[in-house]
Amino acid sequence: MLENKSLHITSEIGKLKSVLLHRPGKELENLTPDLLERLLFDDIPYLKIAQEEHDEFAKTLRDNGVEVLYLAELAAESLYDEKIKLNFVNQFIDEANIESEGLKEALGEYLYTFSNKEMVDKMMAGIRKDEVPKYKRTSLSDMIDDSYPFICDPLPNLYFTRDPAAAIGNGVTLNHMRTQTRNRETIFTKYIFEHHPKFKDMNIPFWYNRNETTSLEGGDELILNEKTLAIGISQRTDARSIEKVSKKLFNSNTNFERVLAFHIPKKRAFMHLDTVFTMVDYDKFTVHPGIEGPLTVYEITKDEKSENGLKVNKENGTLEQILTKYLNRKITLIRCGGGDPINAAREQWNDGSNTLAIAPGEVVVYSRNYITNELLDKYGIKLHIVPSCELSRGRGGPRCMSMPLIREDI
Ligand SMILES: NC(=[NH2+])NCCC[C@H](N)C(=O)O
Repeated sequence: MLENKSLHITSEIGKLKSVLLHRPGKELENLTPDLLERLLFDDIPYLKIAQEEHDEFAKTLRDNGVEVLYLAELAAESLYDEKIKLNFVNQFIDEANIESEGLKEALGEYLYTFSNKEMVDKMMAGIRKDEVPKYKRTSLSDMIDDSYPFICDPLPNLYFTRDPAAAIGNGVTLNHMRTQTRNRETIFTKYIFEHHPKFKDMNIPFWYNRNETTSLEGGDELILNEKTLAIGISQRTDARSIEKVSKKLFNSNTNFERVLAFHIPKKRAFMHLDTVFTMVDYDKFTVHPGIEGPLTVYEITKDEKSENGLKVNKENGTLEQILTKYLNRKITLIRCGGGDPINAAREQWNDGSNTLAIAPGEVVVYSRNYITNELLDKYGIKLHIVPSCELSRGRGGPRCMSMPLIREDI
């Protein structure tokens, strides 16, 4: 499906044709209570069930005509050339936070003993000190660090493929993530979009790059229509990054002419814009009641006369007023948990307002958010319900677990 085409995303809801997923792997089994907070997890999922749930998610997509591509496979297939592979391995090691040169070398040698796919899986899973044969504790710091089991930490958030990169129009934002643990994920995405045979001849424009210094995460990037993008100024995304993306987009061959920057609270329950609202139909959104406002939204448009090429217009209003104005139609907000304070808080925590639209009015949702799901059904939204006992422990839902590559225009 991707063959001979370009990336194409001009909405949140157009019929989904092709998507990038990551099947959770050993990285989840390398989580321990001590690591959870730093690695942005709240609990340790049971891998076997998490994989079964994820397979069900992928099957739901395939059964509905979506091409499913997997991150680890694409990453391995991107290393067909020795030079590309060497650069990739070096970059991975450079960013793994290893001080000692000897250790870096030992790790490099160890990685080269595997096939490309096994090597990528290892990099994702995390590598323990005791599995690297030439690892010797000679420096003071290595001796002192001894109780820490890993040379490179696991990357448990990889199954949230939405965040490290996001397709917008025919390009991608290759993101600079807020935290080191997630920034390491973007190395895989970089090599895929730059080198994988499916992508390398597409000349994909990068609207953002991982070597930027301010952060931007895909969960904050919502494509309201072919002209309008919403981006959260959030716990994960800086206002400065939004200016940079806006400038790139306004000077591109896409139709984007407006970015709405939503200022949302910097707290974990609101971590990204897509944890508090997602689009389910032309005129319907599911929302966390806490985001209904009044809100402050900054409308960014192109202005050749201004110093940085942008004009910013500050707006106050409720979410409904703002969406009605910019989408130019009457909007219905469907409240997570029906708006009941307890049900809303619980279901939103389990990503009840994080739906993945596979067509207008048709979404993938987690089974556990049954109150929100009943409500969506009442509003005429077609639901594809996927199991969610283990996947939800990573604090991300169907939208977070998918990076759409091609959607039909609406
Ligand atoms: N687009 C999203 N809402 N992604 C959710 C990511 C969850 C992940 N544990 C993190 O904290 O980064």
